[in-house]
Amino acid sequence: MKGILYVISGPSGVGKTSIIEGTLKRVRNLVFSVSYTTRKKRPNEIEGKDYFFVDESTFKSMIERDEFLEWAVVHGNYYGTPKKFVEENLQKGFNVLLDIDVQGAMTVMKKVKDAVYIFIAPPSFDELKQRLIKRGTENEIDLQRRLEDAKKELSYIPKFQYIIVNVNLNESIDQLCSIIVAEQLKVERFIERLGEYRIFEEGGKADARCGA
Ligand SMILES: Nc1ncnc2c1ncn2[C@@H]1O[C@H](COP(=O)(O)OP(=O)(O)OP(=O)(O)O)[C@@H](O)[C@H]1O
Ligand SMILES: Nc1nc2c(ncn2[C@@H]2O[C@H](COP(=O)(O)O)[C@@H](O)[C@H]2O)c(=O)[nH]1
Repeated sequence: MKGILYVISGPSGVGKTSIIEGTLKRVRNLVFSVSYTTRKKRPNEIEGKDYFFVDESTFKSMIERDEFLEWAVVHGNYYGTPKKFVEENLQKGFNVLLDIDVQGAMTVMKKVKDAVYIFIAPPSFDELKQRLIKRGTENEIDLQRRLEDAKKELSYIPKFQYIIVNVNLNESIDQLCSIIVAEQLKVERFIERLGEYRIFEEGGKADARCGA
């Protein structure tokens, strides 16, 4: 059985991490792919949970060894998705969630045709700015850079299949859970798993459970 790849993108500070954390608590059979980055670790971040923090030469060696499903320079740092983790988990039948920028999403779109692409948008540019200021993780220069990048990132919305406007966090979590479950219930995906659906066998019963 093959799992589904869910790709979440959106500007910095829109609430992707918050929505993903809430969703992971509610949806079973769903795993989050922890990225590699050269960005400096924030005080509250945990190695291996938030990111694998590496230096630039380590990251570049990983690029040369083709260890990334995708990688990009985002807001001045390298970020990449570990190919082995994603492939192994999909193969085992787990659904995998990526939190990556729009450049990375475009790369994955070329490689993984049946992935699900979801854009998280802010209610307004001012609200995005306030969330970043309130989070307090960036200095003034980095904050301005992220806000500038946000304008370009929003122009990618038409390339995505779903959009969640993150006004209320709980509602956004509900919406992401709904998308995840709806995708699992698509007949075209179910047909791929028909071998596991044993209702027609003597004494057999349906095993077409979805993740939520
Ligand atoms: N719906 C919401 N309303 C108000 N604040 C929110 C909402 N969703 C998230 N936040 C807050 O906004 C800030 C940014 O959220 P978060 O860190 O999840 O964003 P992000 O998209 O993952 O950012 P980045 O791309 O930089 O990792 C956090 O302080 C979070 O608590
Ligand atoms: N292309 C990729 N982008 C990634 C990856 N992991 C995270 N990101 C994106 O980076 C920005 C900034 O994140 P922050 O933690 O420094 O605030 C954010 O938009 C993420 O979506 C990745 O593996 N590839």
